[in-house]
Amino acid sequence: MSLDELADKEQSSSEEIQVAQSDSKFRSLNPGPIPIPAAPSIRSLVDSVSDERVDVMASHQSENGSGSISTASSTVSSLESEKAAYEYLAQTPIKSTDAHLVEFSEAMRTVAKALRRVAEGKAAAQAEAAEWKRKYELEMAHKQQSKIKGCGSCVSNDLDKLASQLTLETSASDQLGCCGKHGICSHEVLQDVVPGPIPRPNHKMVGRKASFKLSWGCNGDKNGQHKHDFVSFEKGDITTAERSNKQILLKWESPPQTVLFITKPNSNNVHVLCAEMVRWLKEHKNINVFVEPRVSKELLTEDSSYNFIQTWDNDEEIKLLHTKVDLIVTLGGDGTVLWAASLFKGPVPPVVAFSLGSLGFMTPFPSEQYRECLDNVLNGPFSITLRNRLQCHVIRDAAKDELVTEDPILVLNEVTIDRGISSYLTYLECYCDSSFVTCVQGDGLIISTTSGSTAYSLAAGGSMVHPQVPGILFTPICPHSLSFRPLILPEYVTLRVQVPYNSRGHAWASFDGKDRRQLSPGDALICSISPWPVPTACVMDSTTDFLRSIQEGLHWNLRKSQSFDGPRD
Ligand SMILES: NC(=O)c1ccc[n+]([C@@H]2O[C@H](COP(=O)([O-])OP(=O)(O)OC[C@H]3O[C@@H](n4cnc5c(N)ncnc54)[C@H](O)[C@@H]3O)[C@@H](O)[C@H]2O)c1
Ligand SMILES: Nc1ncnc2c1ncn2[C@@H]1O[C@H](COP(=O)(O)OP(=O)(O)OP(=O)(O)O)[C@@H](O)[C@H]1O
Repeated sequence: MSLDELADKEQSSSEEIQVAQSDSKFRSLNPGPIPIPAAPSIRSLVDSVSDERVDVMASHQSENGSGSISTASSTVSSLESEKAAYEYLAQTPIKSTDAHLVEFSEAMRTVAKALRRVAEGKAAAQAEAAEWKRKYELEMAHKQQSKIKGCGSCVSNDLDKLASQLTLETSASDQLGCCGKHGICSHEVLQDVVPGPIPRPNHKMVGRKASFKLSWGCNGDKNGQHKHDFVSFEKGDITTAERSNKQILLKWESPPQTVLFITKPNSNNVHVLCAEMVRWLKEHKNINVFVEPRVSKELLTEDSSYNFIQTWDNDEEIKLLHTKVDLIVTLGGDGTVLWAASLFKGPVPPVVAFSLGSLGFMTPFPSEQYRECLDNVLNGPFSITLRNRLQCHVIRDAAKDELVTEDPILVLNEVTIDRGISSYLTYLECYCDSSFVTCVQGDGLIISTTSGSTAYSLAAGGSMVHPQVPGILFTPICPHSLSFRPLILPEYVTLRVQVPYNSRGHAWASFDGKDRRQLSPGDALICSISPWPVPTACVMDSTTDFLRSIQEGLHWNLRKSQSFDGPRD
């Protein structure tokens, strides 16, 4: 129908005008194939036809000087136009076009689902491979320990048993009657009684590594009765028993004899204090001292009487440090604690962190009172915070057949995947175990331990979490989305972050702010909680130290108190 014909009809009948206008409206809405997002529903077409009819009626009647539009006539016209619209739709090809679009979008959805399932399958396989590799490494570490102890016969092939032995293991007496005769539950973690002489660098004497026990105190009472916190299931009811406060106490069973110093470089204060502490430990406590090769050189150049200090020459010797060192003393800031932890790819001896930095979130010990602090720690018992680490595997797409190809990197704070120098958004696909989590589009993503929750993750809007809460933080960096809130996931999950093939650029992973590695499209990063936590000594206890750090270090919720005078209830 042409517009001229429409104009003629408009003169003859208002009803016909409505239909004609509807007709022209439909044509203008649907001039050809319908664009996908704009395909109008039948209801909306009908509504718009009715609206148009009222407009046309109004203009038509006012032209004729007849005044207002009657409600009755508009209702009738509306019904008629609706009928006309349905008739029109029955004749037009819109339906079939819609059907094709629906069919097409469903096919696309099926393809997307299949692709996601493949990716999830791949994630699951890689997570499983990482888990097996972890178990294999545990076995190797155990074998190595057994060799050192001259106890080759105690190697077990049962991987599950081995894994539980190498994590915190309840001693046999605990299993029999949890709290033992005296009502104190001791969980033995390390029995490093070395029967023979240990091969040492520099042929210096190092005593046998001290053994210790851990116990879980109750409400600050260091000798408090340990309460089970297992979930129980009795007569069909599930209940969690009263729990202890989980504060862990370390009690030496034999005196610690060897201390390793890790110090911040290029700081005169640190250097002077280190020299003083090393001498005090040797002369007053008869402690063997290990220092880094750099520090050893510095001390020996200054004064040859430091010839009792020991150090290492190569990475192989670093790998054996945990078998010789009872305690680690760090002098510096949080970065020095991170550095110390990074030297240990397996078990980590307890860390006593002295504060010589600006913030000192993980360095609660005041360096001015080092004698008193070290006395307390060497005598024990003392509270520790068991800080979980994340083990991260970089999986190269180029080596995808080998699944896990590089050694794991252990982080105490976080692994960050960001856009590096690229000016494009990072595009990262994230999976938790084998479930798809989300795509990150923004500056990047932080996967953090709870210890790291007060570091970069905090700056990116993540929550502060007590370091002994068992969880993994999933914090986006400047996400380009209004609804991307940070998550905290349970500690037992395995996360996988993949740079998809259609990513515009590379991504970069960094580990505790160091060791940046490029991730190309197809590469992935797999993270899970490592079985090797970092035990850090507390000044008071884990919670008191944490609260003090957020209050004094970060000035958390600092506000002047409101004065007493003023309006009251
Ligand atoms: N925007 C940011 O806040 C940002 C950016 C990059 C890196 N970082 C953090 O720096 C860490 C590396 O530390 P560094 O000392 O080698 O580098 P650095 O010298 O750049 O110091 C970073 C700051 O973070 C603090 N910090 C480190 N770990 C912390 C923790 N667990 N809780 C509270 N504060 C902590 C340090 O005390 C220091 O003040 C990274 O692991 C990362 O968490 C933060
Ligand atoms: N023993 C070490 N060897 C090499 N580098 C180290 C060592 N200890 C610390 N670092 C590095 O030195 C840098 C600064 O250390 P740290 O954070 O302890 O001091 P800081 O910056 O003065 O403290 P804060 O961050 O609290 O102000 C960190 O990047 C850390 O990785």
